[in-house]
Amino acid sequence: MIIDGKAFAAALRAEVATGVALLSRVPGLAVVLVGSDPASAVYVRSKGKACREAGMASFEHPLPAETSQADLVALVHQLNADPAVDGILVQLPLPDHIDANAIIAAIDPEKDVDGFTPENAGRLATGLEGFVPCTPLGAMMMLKATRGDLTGLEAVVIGRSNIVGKPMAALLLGESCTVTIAHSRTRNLPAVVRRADIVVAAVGRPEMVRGDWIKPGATVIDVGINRVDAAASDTGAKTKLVGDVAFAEAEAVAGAITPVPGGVGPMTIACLLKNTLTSAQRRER
Ligand SMILES: NC(=O)C1=CN([C@@H]2O[C@H](COP(=O)(O)OP(=O)(O)OC[C@H]3O[C@@H](n4cnc5c(N)ncnc54)[C@H](OP(=O)(O)O)[C@@H]3O)[C@@H](O)[C@H]2O)C=CC1
Ligand SMILES: Nc1nc(=O)c2c([nH]1)NC[C@@H]1CN(c3ccc(C(=O)N[C@@H](CCC(=O)O)C(=O)O)cc3)C=[N+]21
Repeated sequence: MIIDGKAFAAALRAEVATGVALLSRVPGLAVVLVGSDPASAVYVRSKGKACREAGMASFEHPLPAETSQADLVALVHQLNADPAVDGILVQLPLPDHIDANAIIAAIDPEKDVDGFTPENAGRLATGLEGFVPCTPLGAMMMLKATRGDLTGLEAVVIGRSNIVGKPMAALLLGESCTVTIAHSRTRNLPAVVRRADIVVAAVGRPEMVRGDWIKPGATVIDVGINRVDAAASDTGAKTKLVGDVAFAEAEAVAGAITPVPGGVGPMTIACLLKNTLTSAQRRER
């Protein structure tokens, strides 16, 4: 079974649009992009479009790659104070001369719709309400819709980043899974993955997870977005997107699997809108 992330995302976006229509004002999402990475620019544009379609305002702040850390912090402070802004997203990665942790820490936790601030990460880790990072949140929604109660299942998360792996593991633990976090120093990764009822791959290595690593019937969530040379593809495009999982091999063994594209990515954007709506709703009263 292929998990249709586009369909899940469309349903969530419709739900968000309904919530937006009930508010007394238009919610706003500010997106800050430093530098001109073409892939990031595409992603920022699709977020802007999704915002407008949900009835939200999108404030885009494209800044030159040479922007200083102090200027970026000043912009974040300005957005923190702006009553029209309910959500602030600073697109990562940032250029090397900027300390991403310093920028993230400057974001008001109540506008941190990415869920990246230490306040929101701590809230997730301790089971308090807060903003949950969009990619793990969307992945968890699809997992629950596919498998129902996750209690007692063996979950293996490959990757330990603050934006995907760690929050994903925290959410799975919250659903009473037995959670293993694997990373580049993990020994015998295929054997670790073979134990899993749920595999979440968030590595950034094209098609690293092979079909024979997957336990028959397991649910596979492929977070990876890798742009690879498409010389061998039949579409005529120069590059194509592949995940961290060898899809055709894994699909033959898995009970359910998310495709790339059309899996976790669209749900990430829908969850960003959902978090922005939640922020606006909290601000309403
Ligand atoms: N669909 C979506 O919405 C999103 C997709 N992504 C995609 O997800 C992927 C992961 O993103 P992100 O978490 O930011 O990436 P990071 O580069 O921050 O983290 C990658 C993780 O993978 C681990 N890793 C690297 N190589 C191996 C290996 N050979 N075996 C096992 N583990 C390994 C690293 O281990 P170590 O810590 O030891 O270095 C690290 O923990 C990327 O492809 C990214 O593009 C990201 C965000 C959103
Ligand atoms: N502060 C911050 N927050 C993020 O959430 C964040 C970030 N920085 N930096 C980059 C990563 C990556 N990311 C994606 C989201 C959606 C798709 C997505 O919608 N992908 C489509 C395909 C898009 C295409 O064709 O290029 C899909 O998978 O179907 C991809 C990648 C969010 N990220």
